[in-house]
Amino acid sequence: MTTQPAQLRAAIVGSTGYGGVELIRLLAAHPSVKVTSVVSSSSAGSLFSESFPHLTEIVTDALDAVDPELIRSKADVVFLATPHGVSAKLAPDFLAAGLKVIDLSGDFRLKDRAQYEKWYKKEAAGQEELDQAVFGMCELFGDEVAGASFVSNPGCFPTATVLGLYPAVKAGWIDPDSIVIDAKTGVSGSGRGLQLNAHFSEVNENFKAYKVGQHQHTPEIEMVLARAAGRPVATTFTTHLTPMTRGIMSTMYATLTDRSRTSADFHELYRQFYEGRKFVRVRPTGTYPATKEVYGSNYCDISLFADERTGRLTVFSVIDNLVKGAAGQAIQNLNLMMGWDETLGLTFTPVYP
Ligand SMILES: NC(=O)C1=CN([C@@H]2O[C@H](COP(=O)(O)OP(=O)(O)OC[C@H]3O[C@@H](n4cnc5c(N)ncnc54)[C@H](OP(=O)(O)O)[C@@H]3O)[C@@H](O)[C@H]2O)C=CC1
Ligand SMILES: CC(=O)N[C@@H](CCC(=O)OP(=O)(O)O)C(=O)O
Repeated sequence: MTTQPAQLRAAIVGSTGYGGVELIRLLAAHPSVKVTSVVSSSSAGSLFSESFPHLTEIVTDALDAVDPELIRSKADVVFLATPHGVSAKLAPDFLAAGLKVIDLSGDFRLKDRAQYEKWYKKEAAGQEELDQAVFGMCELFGDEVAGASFVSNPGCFPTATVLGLYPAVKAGWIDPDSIVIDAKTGVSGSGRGLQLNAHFSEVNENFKAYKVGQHQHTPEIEMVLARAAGRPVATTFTTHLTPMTRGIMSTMYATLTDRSRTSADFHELYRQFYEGRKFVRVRPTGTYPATKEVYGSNYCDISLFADERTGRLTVFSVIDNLVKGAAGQAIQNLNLMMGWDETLGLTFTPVYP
């Protein structure tokens, strides 16, 4: 007789959204976690696989209602894959019920309530929960995540962008005030809900900038870069919608503080900084990553080009928004919270082509 190892029981609120469904896909392959509750605010009682036939015979449960006590009886950890503003209202009840909480929304990332309300145009979460939530940028703040019971998962653009800039800012090799971030995203970043800007004919064969000067990820990026620089940082951050389903590419420009530093110097700086961090791949000098090279995986691929002619650095950073930018990093955070190897259940390769 074989004995089954104890598994952590997980509930997913917002399980019917893109982030929730991606959590289900990834957790199905996690050796130490079992999804025991899929939760919906609008379809409780109906069979999950009726709405998601690709999960037939994989998820056989009916959807649970958003009921912290019910979920407490079925799970040890809850992922909130819920919209901004909703997570802020739900998290306190799940924390009070004694569950570990990992929130995928932006509600607990910024610690300043006024700053959140300015950028998200919603009422901020309570200060007590904001102070409790650890900002889970795994490769940078993994030590703070270890043992935490409440983690705020970073945004998709901040993950690609900050992992691409942090080592250079921290080393003082680029001027933080000169940073320009040109970011591109696939459409799944806007979620499963119907929106005009996500219609096929709006997106297909189109490429457009959006939320210029107003993107809610701007203060999150600047919050982390300020930690690297040791002082406030202001960036130019522009997002573009591209006709792909998944993927983010952040192309970033900054002025070198010493223009004699070469691409090879930067490569070595980054290689050492991310040594032992399996999910950041610093690509060989002279090669530039593509979104398809990380598609469906938890990798963030980075490459660097220092141009002695202009005295500027260009950084390229790509992720899959639904994996490293959302569900994958959330599971990486769970692994760190539990004291497990951060790669547990996440070592699948990118899907190619
Ligand atoms: N898509 C992406 O690439 C990324 C998303 N995120 C963040 O993750 C979160 C989820 O995003 P995503 O999956 O794309 O969004 P979706 O819009 O696809 O899904 C959100 C889900 O939340 C549920 N929901 C809505 N209102 C409530 C409520 N009041 N109570 C409980 N559940 C509710 C809905 O399901 P139901 O009606 O069944 O309850 C819905 O399916 C968001 O905060 C988003 O910003 C973060 C990084 C990347
Ligand atoms: C295409 C698209 O609309 N993308 C979203 C990404 C936001 C997101 O996914 O949510 P988080 O803020 O929780 O990271 C946007 O730009 O607002």
